[in-house]
Amino acid sequence: MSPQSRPRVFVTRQIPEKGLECLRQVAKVEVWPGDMPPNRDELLRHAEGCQGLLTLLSDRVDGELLDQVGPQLRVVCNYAVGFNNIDVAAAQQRGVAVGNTPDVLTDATADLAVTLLLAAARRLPEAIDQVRHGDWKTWEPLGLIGVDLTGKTLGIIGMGRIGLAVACRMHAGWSMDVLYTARSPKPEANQQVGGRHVDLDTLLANSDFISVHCPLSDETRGMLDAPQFAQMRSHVVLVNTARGEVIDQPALLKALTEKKIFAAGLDVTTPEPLPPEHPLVGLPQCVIAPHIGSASRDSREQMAMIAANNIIAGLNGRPLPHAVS
Ligand SMILES: NC(=O)C1=CN([C@@H]2O[C@H](COP(=O)(O)OP(=O)(O)OC[C@H]3O[C@@H](n4cnc5c(N)ncnc54)[C@H](OP(=O)(O)O)[C@@H]3O)[C@@H](O)[C@H]2O)C=CC1
Ligand SMILES: O=CC(=O)O
Repeated sequence: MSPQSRPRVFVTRQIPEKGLECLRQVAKVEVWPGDMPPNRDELLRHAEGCQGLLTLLSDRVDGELLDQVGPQLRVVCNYAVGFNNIDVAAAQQRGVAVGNTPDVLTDATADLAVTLLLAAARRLPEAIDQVRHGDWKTWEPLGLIGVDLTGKTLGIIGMGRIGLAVACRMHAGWSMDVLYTARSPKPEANQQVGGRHVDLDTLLANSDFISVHCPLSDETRGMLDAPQFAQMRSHVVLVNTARGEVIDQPALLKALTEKKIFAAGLDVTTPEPLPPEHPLVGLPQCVIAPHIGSASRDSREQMAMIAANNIIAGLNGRPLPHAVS
């Protein structure tokens, strides 16, 4: 195929070169050069006329964008497993296939959830700040007391790939009992960690640690709000590596400041980035990371390859290896 007749693909951010090389074998690839995402106008302009789009979570893919790109568009792939930024129904109505990059980021994201859980439970940011600011005066019998982990109960909200990987780590490493919610029971969770499928109220009332791993949907938006915080144990450590909007953030702030729960570890917030002056940022019992769940070298390279293969399949009218519906 001559370079002129190749399909056009717009990639909305620099991704690992391996994936781009693969795409360049079959398509004319434009990569957005900025450090910041394209704004809406830039996205609409650069996507127009393309057959393929490789998008990120910050790119809203809706009917307006799909219409502007044009009827030649065949495939959109998110460089992420979550795809709440994409109106999948609108894409399907227009015959556009939608893909994502699951599995290869499961371990990295689970590792980060465990890191946040441990850091929040053992007050690591406060401890590090003491050392950095010269406030470490002596070994204190009553200083920086955290919560214990071994043999406690872990509640997983959304027992999918990442939820199970977190449960396996905490069950094997800290002998935790596991409760979980999901719309349907997951036999593998019972087999691998003795996980018990319960309703949300039971999970909230009986967990010492809660980790959120469900996708953002109409059903899960604001799922943890004031009534749910009221049911949690006062020593609970809450971790969220799913999406910020699953938790009502003002309710979380209130629960933390009023010490209704012990601590939180967040990789996701509303909005992202969270402004540095936001009250959650200054709270010592809230550990916040800048959405780095999948940020390990292997994960990001493999995500790039999966995304490229999804796009190539879509351009060729084949089923995507990793399609969402
Ligand atoms: N921080 C980061 O960088 C990253 C964040 N993520 C986030 O993590 C999420 C999970 O990823 P992954 O584990 O691969 O996805 P999976 O699809 O494997 O797991 C999601 C689980 O959530 C469950 N679920 C869906 N709806 C509900 C609901 N209403 N209540 C309770 N559980 C529900 C599903 O089970 P069922 O259908 O039976 O309900 C499923 O088991 C992604 O959607 C993404 O938002 C992912 C990767 C990196
Ligand atoms: O948030 C990241 C994802 O892969 O989803």
